[in-house]
Amino acid sequence: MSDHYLPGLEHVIASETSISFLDVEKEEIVIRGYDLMELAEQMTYLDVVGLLLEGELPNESRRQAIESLIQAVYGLPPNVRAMLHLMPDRADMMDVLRTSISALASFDDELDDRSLEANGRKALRLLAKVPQIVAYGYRAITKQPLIEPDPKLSYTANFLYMITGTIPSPMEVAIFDQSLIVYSEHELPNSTFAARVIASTQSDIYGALVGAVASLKGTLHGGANEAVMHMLLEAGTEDDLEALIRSKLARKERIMGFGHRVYMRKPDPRALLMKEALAKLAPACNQQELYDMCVRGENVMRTEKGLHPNLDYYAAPVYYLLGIPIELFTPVFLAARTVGISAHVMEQHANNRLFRPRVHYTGARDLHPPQGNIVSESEDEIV
Ligand SMILES: CC(=O)SCCNC(=O)CCNC(=O)[C@H](O)C(C)(C)COP(=O)(O)OP(=O)(O)OC[C@H]1O[C@@H](n2cnc3c(N)ncnc32)[C@H](O)[C@@H]1OP(=O)(O)O
Ligand SMILES: O=C([O-])CC(=O)C(=O)O
Repeated sequence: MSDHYLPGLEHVIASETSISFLDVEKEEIVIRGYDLMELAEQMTYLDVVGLLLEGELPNESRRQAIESLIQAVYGLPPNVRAMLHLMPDRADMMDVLRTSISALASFDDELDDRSLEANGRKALRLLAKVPQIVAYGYRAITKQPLIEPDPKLSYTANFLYMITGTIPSPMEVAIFDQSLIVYSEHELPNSTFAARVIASTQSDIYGALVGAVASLKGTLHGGANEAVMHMLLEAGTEDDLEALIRSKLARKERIMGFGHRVYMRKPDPRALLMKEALAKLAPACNQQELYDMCVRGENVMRTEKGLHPNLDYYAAPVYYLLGIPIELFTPVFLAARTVGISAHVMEQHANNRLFRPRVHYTGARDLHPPQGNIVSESEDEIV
């Protein structure tokens, strides 16, 4: 047994996969052989769904078939809808998501079928229902009417429409679609690892996704996009953001949206793409100041800490300008990542070995319980 302990499993190869790989040297995120940035610039989210779940980019008719399969299973069981209305209005939306996905499992007739085909069908059902939980959950706890999907709208347009209640413009749909692509899959982050660990016991895809939701909620992972937006709003102006970042750094606080376990000293290519999206969206929304503020923050962090923004830093202001409530930034990330996590669960189930690592034990040894405290079995009294 190797006694080599790496805290946080840094650099440890924990899995084999043909789904994706972060090639940090070449600054490329490889998704089943394709560069994620090229996919984001040239394809749609549903193309990437096909690629991740079926192993190859779908042609036009397959892409349409995937969209129809998803549309056919839109809708939440009435009990799950009712449950959303029972959540307290202070509920964190990631907790709402975790609870609702868990509840959905019991309504799936194929829950215990772990074949590739059944898992693929369940993944499509989750892709239909998770965005609805995100949108309905928020509307239920904020006492707003739920918005049913519009069959005339695309998958991506519908997702945004169910959240905001406004039919998005083509530019908004294109930017939101790009954000879903860049969030769709990213090798083995904490949440995907959690899902694979759960799946490796032969547990089901819903349970694995529930575990991933719990992981993604944390601010060191998906929760960072919401924290970024709170920081930008707290600052309000370029100068105040610079002052806020400097004061946080002086107090040795972490600045959300910067740094990354794998990239750390290199740029996250996805952040660059979202920065371009923000550059288009901000002037169109009369919010150039928001873009300038983000760029100033980026520059301060590069100079002061040598750290680059990660995806969450630029996705946050993009979602804000798309009219998405801040409480939904991390749930939207999870909805986009549902496909990547599903692909990993399918791969784990198809070629499984139970995850069960060992520890580097730092506790005491050779202690013994004190004599004279032993319960006598026959007399049931202390002897
Ligand atoms: C889509 C995503 O989920 S991307 C990640 C989103 N999360 C965030 O944006 C949260 C902010 N970032 C961080 O906390 C970290 O960079 C993480 C959690 C992402 C990666 O952490 P790790 O790989 O464990 O690196 P670690 O925490 O050891 O940091 C290394 C050094 O960089 C510093 N550092 C890392 N990130 C930051 C940051 N955001 N702000 C300030 N300092 C930072 C640490 O203080 C540490 O400095 P030290 O060596 O002087 O103590
Ligand atoms: O890869 C990671 O550790 C976190 C991340 O950027 C993601 O999940 O998109």
